[in-house]
Amino acid sequence: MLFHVKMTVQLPLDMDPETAARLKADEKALAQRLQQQGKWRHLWRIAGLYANYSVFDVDSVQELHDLLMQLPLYPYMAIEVAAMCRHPSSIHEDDR
Ligand SMILES: O=C(O)CC1=CCC(=O)O1
Repeated sequence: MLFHVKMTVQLPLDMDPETAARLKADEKALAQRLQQQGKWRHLWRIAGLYANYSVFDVDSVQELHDLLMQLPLYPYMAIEVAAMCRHPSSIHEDDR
C-alpha cells in the first residue's frame, strides 16, 4: 500500500541546539534505515520549507501509523497522509 505523506517540522524556537541536532541525527538514521528496507520509498524536501513530501510503501494503515509515530521528530511534526492506488494510465507495473 502506497501513502503520500507531507511532514512539516516545527521545532520550538527555544529548543536546545544539541537536543535539536540529536533529534535530526536520529531521524536521519531511522529514515535511511526505512529507505533501505523499501518502506520509505521517496523523500523529497519541499523547496523553501522545513518540510518534506514522502512516499511510504507499507503493508497496512496500522504499519504506516506505527512508523510515523516512532519518528524521533514526530512530536514536532504536522503530518498529512493521502492513500494512493494505481492510476490506470501509469506505465509503472510495480506501483500498487
Ligand atoms: O527534514 C525533514 O523533512 C524531516 C525528516 C524526515 C526524514 C529526515 O531525515 O528528516
